[in-house]
Amino acid sequence: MVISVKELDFSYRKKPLLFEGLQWSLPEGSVVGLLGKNGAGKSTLLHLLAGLLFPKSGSIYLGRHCPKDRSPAFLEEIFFLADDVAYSGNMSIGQYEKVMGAFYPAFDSEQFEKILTDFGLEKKVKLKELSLGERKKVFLSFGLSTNCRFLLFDEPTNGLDIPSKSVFRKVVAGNLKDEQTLIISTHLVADVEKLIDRVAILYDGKIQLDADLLELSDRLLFSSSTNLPDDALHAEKFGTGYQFIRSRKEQEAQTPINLELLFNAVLNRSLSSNSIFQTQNSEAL
Ligand SMILES: Nc1ncnc2c1ncn2[C@@H]1O[C@H](COP(=O)(O)OP(=O)(O)OP(=O)(O)O)[C@@H](O)[C@H]1O
Repeated sequence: MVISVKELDFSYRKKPLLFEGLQWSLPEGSVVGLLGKNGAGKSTLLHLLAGLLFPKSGSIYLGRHCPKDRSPAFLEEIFFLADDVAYSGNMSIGQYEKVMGAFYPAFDSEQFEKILTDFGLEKKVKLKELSLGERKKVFLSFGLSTNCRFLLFDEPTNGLDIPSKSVFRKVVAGNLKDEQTLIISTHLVADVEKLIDRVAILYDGKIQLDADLLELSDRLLFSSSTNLPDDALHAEKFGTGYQFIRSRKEQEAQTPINLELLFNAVLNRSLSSNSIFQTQNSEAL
């Protein structure tokens, strides 16, 4: 596993524990949607992975790096896109690239120019003269062009208009290499669902569900009906009927994953990694 978090405890000063015994591991090359309610701790977890906050106890590894050491070798391999992209300096996009690109050995200037063009931006413009959404596009383009092994994007679509969100999906999908691992934290499920191959749901201080989407569609069936099925693992009123999740039988066709329903099921404690995959393990025994 390229990212491994074990028994992580964390709290802000004079506050109760936000994470308690949090476990999480990710295979190399994952594109993960990190979902959670407001205040669940998504940003905090990304800051811990980036080494910008330190665990109270437990361990975090990204590859062979312990983020809190902030070693130069680690900093060359990680790019963190913060939710807040305020900028008060006087640099143009091109000047910013010259100064900051030097910190990333695999930075690709042509790639940067191409992604900026996809977003309709030019290098000569000053960063402080851009709107919040435009600045987000610049830092997103820069982040993708660093070609870092680890990319952490905190709410990357915040502030983007509807057409830009589809450019966002296109440029992210078109610029990732197989060995790069990307974590996108969001509470806007629709913005990432076509992009991710894995989902992690953070709730109540822990990653309650972490799964590959292919494995999930293998295990679970998402559907709707007028009556509530007896074997539903989770169901919600939907129009005059219900939408629900139940275990998928082997002979049944797979259905698209309804991430919003899955999210609600996890928050409702109807589903978790344990409940979905333990059954599989006990069947295999
Ligand atoms: N610097 C800080 N000092 C103290 N408490 C903080 C600090 N930053 C965040 N918190 C608290 O920690 C909790 C988690 O915050 P965090 O920003 O990580 O959540 P989030 O899941 O990213 O939320 P959102 O979806 O609203 O961005 C919240 O209760 C927040 O008030």
